[in-house]
Amino acid sequence: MITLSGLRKVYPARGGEVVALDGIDLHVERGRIHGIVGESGAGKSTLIRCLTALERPTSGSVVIDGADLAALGERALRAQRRRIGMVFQHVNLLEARTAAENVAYPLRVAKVPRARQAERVRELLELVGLTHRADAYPAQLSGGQKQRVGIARALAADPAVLLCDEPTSALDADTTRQILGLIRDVRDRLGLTVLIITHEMSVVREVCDSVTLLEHGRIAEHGAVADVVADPRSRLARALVPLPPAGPEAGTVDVELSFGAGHGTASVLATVAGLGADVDVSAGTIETLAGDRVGRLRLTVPAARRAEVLGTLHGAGLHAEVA
Ligand SMILES: Nc1ncnc2c1ncn2[C@@H]1O[C@H](COP(=O)(O)OP(=O)(O)OP(=O)(O)O)[C@@H](O)[C@H]1O
Repeated sequence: MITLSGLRKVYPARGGEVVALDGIDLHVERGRIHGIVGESGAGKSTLIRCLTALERPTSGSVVIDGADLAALGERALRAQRRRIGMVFQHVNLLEARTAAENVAYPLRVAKVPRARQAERVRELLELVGLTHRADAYPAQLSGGQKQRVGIARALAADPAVLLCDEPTSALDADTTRQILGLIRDVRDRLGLTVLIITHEMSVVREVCDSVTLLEHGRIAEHGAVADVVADPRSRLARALVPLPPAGPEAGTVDVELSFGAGHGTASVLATVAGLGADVDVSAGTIETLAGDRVGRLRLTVPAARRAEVLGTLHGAGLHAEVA
């Protein structure tokens, strides 16, 4: 479980200061996968550094797995860091060591007895599907396999939390899907809490239960993925479930309709069909995100029926507004 309260980080800068994080409140439940998205400079790296205690917050608190990082002494902090596994974009494996030796490395540092090390490395390589490559050197592994070694290494000390910093940015689409599948799988098996920093909406769509949009060090949007998509004002929704661009035809208005968990697709479509033959669906996207069916539709509505159509859609509990 991760809880950030009033997290603020200010860096001194020439001629003033840079507020990198400006009062972040965030709670990620145990066993959830949470995505943090935001443009370059939004504060994502600073957030990761505060979560790993590489950076001390200017104010506010970071609580990971029940421990307030600011309240820990050096020794306790080192122990707590082991409760946090890190997965990076560039895996940084020891080139002269095999996959198995790379996974064993944090266990050696933690002075785990040799026999237990070997057993644990076997378990971890099996978990990430790399038993057959245990003796391969990094140069002999594909990008996806290297990332699997990176994930196994991050899990070696049995962490409660996995922080992933752009874990798939260096990978192609197929390998990305496999690595995200693996992250979901280890979350399911080990009950980990996972935070993924990413600039890829596909990562959020594929694997996240909830998402935060950071902007200038603040939370601009936040929520369960299905709820964010169902919010017609959400910019994240437009990025997550995009509709093709269009302009309204003369005498009509475009009404955008979004729905999330709790609305069956068939009942939404039945409501739309009930609006009458002069209301057309000009674009639509329906997907399953975080296990919920979510969707957005663009309707072409005669301008004269605008208020009545919006009234009917709202009456059916749907989010709808003129685009
Ligand atoms: N050590 C530092 N000293 C001064 N300013 C910093 C420092 N680290 C980050 N900043 C500033 O804090 C703000 C947030 O930076 P941060 O690196 O956290 O953003 P980011 O979202 O990770 O960006 P990117 O995706 O490009 O890595 C930026 O304005 C950056 O210039």
